[in-house]
Order: sequence, then C-alpha cells, then structure tokens
Amino acid sequence: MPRFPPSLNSSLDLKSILQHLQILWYLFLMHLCLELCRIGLSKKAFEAFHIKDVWNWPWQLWNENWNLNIVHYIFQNLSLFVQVLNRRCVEAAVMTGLALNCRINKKSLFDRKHYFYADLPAGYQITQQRLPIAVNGSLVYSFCAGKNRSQVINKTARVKQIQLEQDSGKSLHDDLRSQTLIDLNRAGVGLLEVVLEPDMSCGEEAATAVRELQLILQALGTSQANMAEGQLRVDANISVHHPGEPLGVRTEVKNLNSARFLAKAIDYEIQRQINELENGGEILNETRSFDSKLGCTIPMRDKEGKQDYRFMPEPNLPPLLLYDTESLPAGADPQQVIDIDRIREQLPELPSVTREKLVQQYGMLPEHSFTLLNEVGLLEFFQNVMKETRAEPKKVTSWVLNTLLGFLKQQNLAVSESPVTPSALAELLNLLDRKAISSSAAKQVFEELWRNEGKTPAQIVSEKKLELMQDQEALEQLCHAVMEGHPQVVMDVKKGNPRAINKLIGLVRKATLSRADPTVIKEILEKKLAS
Ligand SMILES: Nc1ncnc2c1ncn2[C@@H]1O[C@H](COP(=O)(O)OP(=O)(O)OP(=O)(O)O)[C@@H](O)[C@H]1O
Repeated sequence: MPRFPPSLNSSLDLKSILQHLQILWYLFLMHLCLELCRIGLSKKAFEAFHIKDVWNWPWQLWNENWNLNIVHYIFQNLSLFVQVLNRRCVEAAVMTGLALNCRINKKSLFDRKHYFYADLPAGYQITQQRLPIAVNGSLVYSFCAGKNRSQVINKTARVKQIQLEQDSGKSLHDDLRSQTLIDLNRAGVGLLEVVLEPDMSCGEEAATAVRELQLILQALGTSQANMAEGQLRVDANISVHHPGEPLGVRTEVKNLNSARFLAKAIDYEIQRQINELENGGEILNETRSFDSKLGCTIPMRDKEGKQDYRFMPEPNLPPLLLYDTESLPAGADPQQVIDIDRIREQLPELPSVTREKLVQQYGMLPEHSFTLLNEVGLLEFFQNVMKETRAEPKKVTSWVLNTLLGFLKQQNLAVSESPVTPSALAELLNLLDRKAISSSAAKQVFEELWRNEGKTPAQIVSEKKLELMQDQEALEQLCHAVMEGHPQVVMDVKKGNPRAINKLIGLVRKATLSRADPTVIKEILEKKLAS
C-alpha cells in the first residue's frame, strides 16, 4: 500500500470555505457535539465488551491531555467539512493503473468503511469498496534462477483492482512499558491499495513481485515506496491446497514492512498451515502478525465472524468521473478534468524497459541489469561513470557490481554514502584503459580512494609509484634474467607444461614490484621461449 508523500496531501479550497463559512460553523458545532457523544458511547462500548487494556489508552489520554485531544478533534472535524479530492492522488492512481495494464474506470465511487480503532480518529476510512478506480491488470515480474542465477524467469500476477483510500495513523507498541502510542501524522493522507490475485506460490515470488511494484511506483513518482518508513506496506494472504483443488482457507499477515520479512512470513505461514493440516487441525481465517525476531507469525484477531464495516456512500465525495480523448467535453478546462490518454502519453520509462535497454545498449547480462536496478542509486552511479570513462561497458559493470557493491555491502552502506564518487571511479578506469596501471594496482588505488583522503586516482598512482613499466627494453632484460635464473621452469614450459609460463610471469612481475602488464610480459617470454 504505497503512501503519498505528505507534500502531495489534500489542499483546502479556501474560496469555498469563505463562501460557506457560516454554514460550516453551524455544521461544525453540530458535528463536534455528535463526535463528543460518540466518544462517550464508544468508551462505554469498549468497556462492555472487555476489550484488552490497549484499547483504553486513547480515553486515558483524553482525561490527562484533554486540551491536546480537543484541538485534534477540532481539526479533524473541520477537515471533514472541506473534504476535497486530491487531484494528484487521482493522477497517481491512474498512472499506476496504466503502468499495471489495468482498465481505468471512467466512473468510480467512494465509500465510508466504519470501524473503531485508536489509529482512526474519524471512526471511518474513505475507500472505494463498490467501484474502484482501476481493475483487471497485471504485474509482470522476473527473477533470476538456475546455475549462477543466469536464467531469467518471467511471471505474472493478476491485479484485481487499485483503489484510492485514506491512510490511518501509525501504532507504536512499546512492549517495555506495555503501552501503545499513536502517531496521527499520516491519518487521512491519500493511500493507494493494489490488490493482487492469489497467483504467487512462495515467499521469494511475492518478495520479487513487491520489489518490482516498488520500482514501478518509484519510476512513476506515485510513491517513494520506502518500505522501512511505511510508505509501502504489504498485507499477505496465504493459503495452501493440493494441486487441482480449490484454494484453502486464508490467513492474512498484516503490515509487512520489508521484502525480506514478507518472504520469511509467507514461507513460515505455508509450512505452519501444512503442519496444522497434516496433524488433523484446521486453518482459521484469522489476521496474524509477523515477529521478525522470532521469525514466526502470531495470531492477532479472528476474522471468522465477518466484521460489519457499515459501508455507506461517502457523502462528501461525489462519483469520480475521468475522461479520455474521445469522451472529453469540448472546451473543458484541463484543470477541472483528468484525461486518461494524456496521462498515458506522459508515462515514464518503466523498470522492465530500462533493464532491456541496458542489456541491448551495453551487452550486459540480464542478471546484472536486475542488480543495477534493485540497489537504490546504483543505476545512476553506473550511468555517471559511463559518461566520464572510455572503458568498456562490461569492465564498468564488473567494477560497479563486484568491487563497488562488494565494498558497500561489507560496510553496510547505501550507494549514496559511497566514499568513491562516479568521477573518481571513471578516472581510475581510464588509467586502466590506457594501460597506465595494472588491474592489481587498480584494486590498490580503489582501496585508497575508499579511505577517502581526498586524493585523485592519478595522485595515488604517482605517490605509490604504481605506474606500469613502459620501458620495453628494461622488461626484456628482466625476462631474460628470470629465464636464466630458473632453467628448470624454462624446461617445463618447453616440455609443454601450460602452467609453467605463469610461474615465469609471476617471477618477472615480482621483480617489477607488480608494475608490469602481465600480457606484455607473457608476449616477451613467449617470444624468447620460442627462439
Ligand atoms: N484462498 C485464498 N488464498 C490466498 N489468498 C487469497 C485467497 N482468497 C483471496 N485471497 C487474496 O486475498 C486478498 C484479499 O484482499 P482484500 O483487501 O480485498 O480483502 P480483505 O483482506 O478481506 O480486506 P481487508 O483486510 O482490507 O479488510 C487478495 O489479494 C486476494 O487475492
């Protein structure tokens, strides 16, 4: 469930507030009275049903910090009367629907879904229960399998629907003090829910599909989709069944906030359900949560008795009408309508297309294109190096994916935190490309750059005297001396031992303090051995 960044949140229509100020004031007072009655009643309702202590905290807070709460309720209620649909959220939903090959409904409806929970101060959530904004799409995702992960497997998960909703607050459970705090900052912010059909068969598939969705949302600018910050959250529905039989009873693991935990939770739940059924038990239709420390899922609440959400049409939001080029009314003000075809024309490049281009343009292996896109900022780093270097794309790919990424992973750093800049790596690769340094010297220079002492690759090369020996005559003399000093190895080469020449190359390199190009040494040695 991607969350729109706060900057995109709803705008207040000031003109209409001024026009209707008096009516609003009466409505507001009336609503506030109703709200206060509801709070009183709901407290009684909670007590009557003996719901766990955690439910009582907001009412305790009401007593202790009544002034804070009343300010909150005033704002909450005021905002109910100036509910304006956020154009940006609708555009983002249409974009996401198009990117996920959905049919965009030209008419969609908003509903109120009522339930009591501490993180939902309004007592209801606006959603699209009856007619969502987009339906019947597909999410194509690929993963690498087989030996060396070089086989790319494409899979498709059907998208059932995409609906616009309002986000709730965030519960922060403090186990140590046995209390729950609620952060209401995101309550009411636009939320997009993407509902997939049950088309995935294991944790890895689900994690890969969600990763692809994350990349698509980021490419579209629909959401920053940072899972750790709750901008993209996943509820996973899991069931098991024998092949050819209908789907089993599902459990729902709520609010998974990392692809790794998603995969773990699903695989754990599959195994738990199989064990349960094999031991003669039954699967309950329940909501569970994932305990990342214990690596298992824990029951939260029973879903068996279907909760009555008392859905009703949202009175503040009329049906949402969208247009395409054909249906656009003549002379319509572009600020007042949303044209699906215009949004389609402006869709940015999607990650699958970027990967294909990388493979075609640079002759890159598909699995490398996946890694470049999966690590945040790595593709940009690679492209910036490419802009400044003459080195072969394959060489650049290898340095970025093996050396740079290896160092980053080892120190748990993000690409943006790399001490080696794209320009420095490009300069290093240029030195390597014009054979000014050997590859082992290049590794040394990289390590020095990583220490981040503000030196350029050229400075490091000259300070450490890492330049390759360009003096052909001196190299020939060294090769000659090494051959003289090791007649047995020379004999081995002449007898056809293919590895013996490597020994000679190693000896010459040692004598040059690794400052000679091994291919040049090999050429000289081969010439001398043949004569
Ligand atoms: N038997 C099943 N096994 C696994 N997944 C299922 C099964 N039946 C439905 N699903 C999946 O469960 C999800 C249902 O999500 P949806 O949000 O529409 O309903 P919900 O979980 O009842 O609603 P909510 O929790 O938001 O109140 C869909 O992604 C659907 O593909």
